[in-house]
This record gives sequence, C-alpha cells and structure tokens, in this order.
Amino acid sequence: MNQPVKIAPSLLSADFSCLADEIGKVEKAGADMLHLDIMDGHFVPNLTFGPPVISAIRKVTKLPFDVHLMITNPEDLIDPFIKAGADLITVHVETAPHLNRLVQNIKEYGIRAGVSLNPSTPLVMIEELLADVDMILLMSVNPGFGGQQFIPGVIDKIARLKKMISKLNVDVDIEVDGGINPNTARQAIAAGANILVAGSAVYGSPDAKEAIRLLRGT
Ligand SMILES: O=C(CO)[C@H](O)[C@H](O)COP(=O)(O)O
Repeated sequence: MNQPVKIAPSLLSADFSCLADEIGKVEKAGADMLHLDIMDGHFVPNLTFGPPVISAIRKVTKLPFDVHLMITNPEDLIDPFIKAGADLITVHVETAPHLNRLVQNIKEYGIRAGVSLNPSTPLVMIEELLADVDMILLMSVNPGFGGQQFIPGVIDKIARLKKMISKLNVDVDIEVDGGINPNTARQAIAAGANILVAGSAVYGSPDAKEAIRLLRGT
C-alpha cells in the first residue's frame, strides 16, 4: 500500500519579518512538518539561521521540525539543534565521513535521522547505511537557494532509491527538496517519494491550503 504523501513547507521562502504568522499559516493549511534549512555560507553559498531561531519558533507551533543541515562539520552542532527542538535532523553525505556514527548519535537522542545527497552524489554513497536511517533526502536542486528549477534526472534517482529500499525491506522515507511544484510533485510521488519539501510553491501562493492540496495530488 502507498504511504500518504507528506508536505514540508520550507521556511526559507517565508517572510522572515513575521515568522510566527508565516508558520501559523502553513500549520493551518495542513502542512505535515516544517522544513528548516540551515546554511553555513561554507558548504552552501548562503547563510540562514541556527538554534536560537529554532528555539524561538518551537514555542509557536506543534508542527514537527525537519532540520536540514547544509553545514560542514555537522557533528559539532547536533546537540544544540536537538536542544532547540529538532524532531528530525538530516546531514549531508558530502559533509560527514563517519556517517554511521553520526546517524547513531542523532538517534540516541530519541529523534529521527536523515541523510541527504546533492543531485550529483550517487546513491551508492548511502547503500551501506540504508538499514540504519529513517529518511533519505534527495536534493533536486543544488542546495543554497529557494526558487530554483527541479533537475529532471532526479526522478530516475528517486525510482532507483525506492527499489533499493524495497529490496532491503526497510522503513525509510524518501524526501525530495528543490523545485517542487504540482507537476514535479506528481512525478516525484510516482517515482516513490513520500515527503515533499516546498518553499516557493507554498509560501509563494496566495492560498497555502490549495497549494498543499495540489502538491499532494488530492
Ligand atoms: O534546501 C533548499 C535549498 O537549498 C530549499 O528547501 C529548497 O530549495 C526549497 O525551495 P523551493 O521549493 O523554492 O525550491
């Protein structure tokens, strides 16, 4: 049976001058979780926010926090992000040579652990880890900025990852991030994705509820 598709609006595309309102808007519109893009100006060419902002917004919503670390040396900052309120932390395979230890470390806190791959990073990089992670996040743009075009080759990558997961018979979510709109969402879901991150498609719409409905394809 197909799992229901979850929508994770990315706060990156929200109006940062009124975060509580912007979060309330997507919570009311039926979002399943909130995607928080953490950028360090080093692994990716952009800077966003860190644990103090996450602690502050933790007080205004019940949505689970899906924290995507686009930072070098992620192992140094797991503890503060968990204390700030992360429910799921995703680290990039390109930033962490000791991924088994890092994933285990995140899970020991009692939260979920994900691993992300840039569009050009092959699936073989996570093959040995699949039985130990809760989620694989496939980037469908080069990380750093919202509002980019979906890279079409990622659809086949999603389908290949889905096959790997089915073959191992493990319970691993497939999240896709970047350039998600109703058209790319439909293709990503058909290929096997079950969590979609959407910044512009949700925050750029005058009707967040309708935008989320269109992304789910319901
Ligand atoms: O991780 C990201 C960029 O690195 C963002 O989550 C992503 O780009 C979402 O924005 P959009 O839906 O506008 O593409």
